Amino acid sequence: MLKVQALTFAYDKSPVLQEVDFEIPAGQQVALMGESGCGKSTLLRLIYGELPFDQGTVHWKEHALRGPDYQLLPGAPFMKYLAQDFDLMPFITAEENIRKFLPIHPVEAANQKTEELLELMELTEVRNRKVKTLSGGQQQRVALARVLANPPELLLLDEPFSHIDYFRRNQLRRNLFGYLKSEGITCLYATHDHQDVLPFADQVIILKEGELLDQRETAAVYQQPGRLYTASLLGEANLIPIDILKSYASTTRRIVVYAHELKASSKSGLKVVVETSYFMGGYYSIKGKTEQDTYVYFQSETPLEAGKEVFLNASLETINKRLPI
Ligand SMILES: Nc1ncnc2c1ncn2[C@@H]1O[C@H](COP(=O)(O)OP(=O)(O)OP(=O)(O)O)[C@@H](O)[C@H]1O
Repeated sequence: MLKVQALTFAYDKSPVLQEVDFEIPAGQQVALMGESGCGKSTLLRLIYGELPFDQGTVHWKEHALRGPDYQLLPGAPFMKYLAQDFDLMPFITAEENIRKFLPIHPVEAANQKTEELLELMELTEVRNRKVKTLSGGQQQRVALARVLANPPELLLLDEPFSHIDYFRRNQLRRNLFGYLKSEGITCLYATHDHQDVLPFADQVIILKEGELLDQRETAAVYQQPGRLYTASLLGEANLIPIDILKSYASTTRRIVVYAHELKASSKSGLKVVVETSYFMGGYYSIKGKTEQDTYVYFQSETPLEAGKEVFLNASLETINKRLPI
């Protein structure tokens, strides 16, 4: 288990992380989400031992993980960290970069492991190219293969697919997270992309301005996000007054409703005037303006004309499962 307790850190005077506490059971994949600058990379670097922490403790199983004041080099034999820069060896090939990190194996086993990792990260076509000639996305795939060459118990990844094109991303996500699960590797990964999270993360940790707001199973965080901030990290979300969606409700409180949960009709509900229809492939994302001059996003199978008045509703099931805010 990874156990982080009361972790507090500042680069200068103002704190970047404050009293962060969480635990990750061994073998789980946990996504770390939050707006840009909330402290995700800093948290990963602290756990890895790159930064000295002012307060708190970090343990992996029975090992206390400490900062640079206590050890010459960051990290530990059981952990790996892949930062946003990949730190590859540019003048040797993709394959050699991976091979250099394999544990000592008989040649046959080393060859087999190299093939497995090249295939996993879809690198067979570029295996003989020097890394300096590879694109950013290809280099990121080499870096991912390299951290798996000598499998760690604990893997820290900072935006692992940020340079990888959408064409490959889905398959690579399935490959990577499937591999981590099958090998029992515990992984904490920072990401902005909910598609890295919803199908693969056992749990989600939400950070805001250096504070841990939430840590629960992924489906629970998605279904009961509790805050617009959390919901907006996981999808297109709105905050809608309950008494407008459910006319007999006597409350001024609001609930989170995802864009796909709103249905447009021509009768009752939340009145909006359509501003823009965005083509999204399988549907249109519609931006509408309420009578209070706030914006609401919902989906439609067809584009809606700007200026058209529609009424939005959510199902009772959706309304009842959300906690009012
Ligand atoms: N070396 C540094 N010195 C001073 N401040 C820093 C340093 N690195 C990061 N910060 C600040 O610390 C805060 C947290 O940064 P961090 O990189 O951890 O955020 P993040 O959540 O990973 O952001 P992003 O999603 O954009 O990568 C930010 O305000 C950032 O400007």
